[in-house]
Amino acid sequence: MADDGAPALQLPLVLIGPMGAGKSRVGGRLATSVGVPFIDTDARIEERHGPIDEIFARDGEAAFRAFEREVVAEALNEHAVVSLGGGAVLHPDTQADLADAAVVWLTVTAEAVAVRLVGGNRPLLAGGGIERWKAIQVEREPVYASLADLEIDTSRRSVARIVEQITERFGGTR
Ligand SMILES: Nc1ncnc2c1ncn2[C@@H]1O[C@H](COP(=O)(O)OP(=O)(O)O)[C@@H](O)[C@H]1O
Ligand SMILES: O=C(O)C1=C[C@@H](OP(=O)(O)O)[C@@H](O)[C@H](O)C1
Ligand SMILES: [Mg+2]
Repeated sequence: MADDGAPALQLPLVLIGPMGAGKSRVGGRLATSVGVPFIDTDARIEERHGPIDEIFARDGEAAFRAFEREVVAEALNEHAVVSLGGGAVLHPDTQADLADAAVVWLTVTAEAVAVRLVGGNRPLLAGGGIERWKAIQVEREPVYASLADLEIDTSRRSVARIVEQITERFGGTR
């Protein structure tokens, strides 16, 4: 962390990308490494509304997206590393908010992500597996691309190396 009082990273620094790209894991490691707060928007939604799969089952996806937008809007006003859920960028207001943030798009190939999704609890993939993941990824890719300041393929990169690349690009004073 910078010792002159300035944050060691441009903030908010926001991680976007498909399910399993590593947004939550990399965001946590990055925040710890530079000594700034970390917000995982899915974790915040779960604190308020319970497990994500239960929200989907009980209230439906539209309700989840409304909860998500509320949490994302708050998080983007904080000086923190913020890891979004994969679909958060679909909200037009979030797209507008991200114009002012440092945005890192984590990508991953279908081959590499398959093993990462095993045992996960992602309602959008329930019963659809990797084919469903690919279809969602193809549909959202243009949105991720339009918002990103930096793109990092995580398929064959360690979390430590990804953190290093983000810090190299967005480190320093604001
Ligand atoms: N660079 C990486 N290399 C290998 N495995 C990773 C990497 N980044 C994350 N993972 C693993 O992939 C899984 C999904 O990561 P997660 O951070 O939850 O992704 P996301 O938040 O983008 O859905 C976790 O088990 C995590 O430990
Ligand atoms: O892509 C999506 O629409 C979703 C991604 C998930 O987060 P991760 O991308 O962190 O897995 C979570 O928000 C929810 O299951 C919906
Ligand atoms: Mg996540």
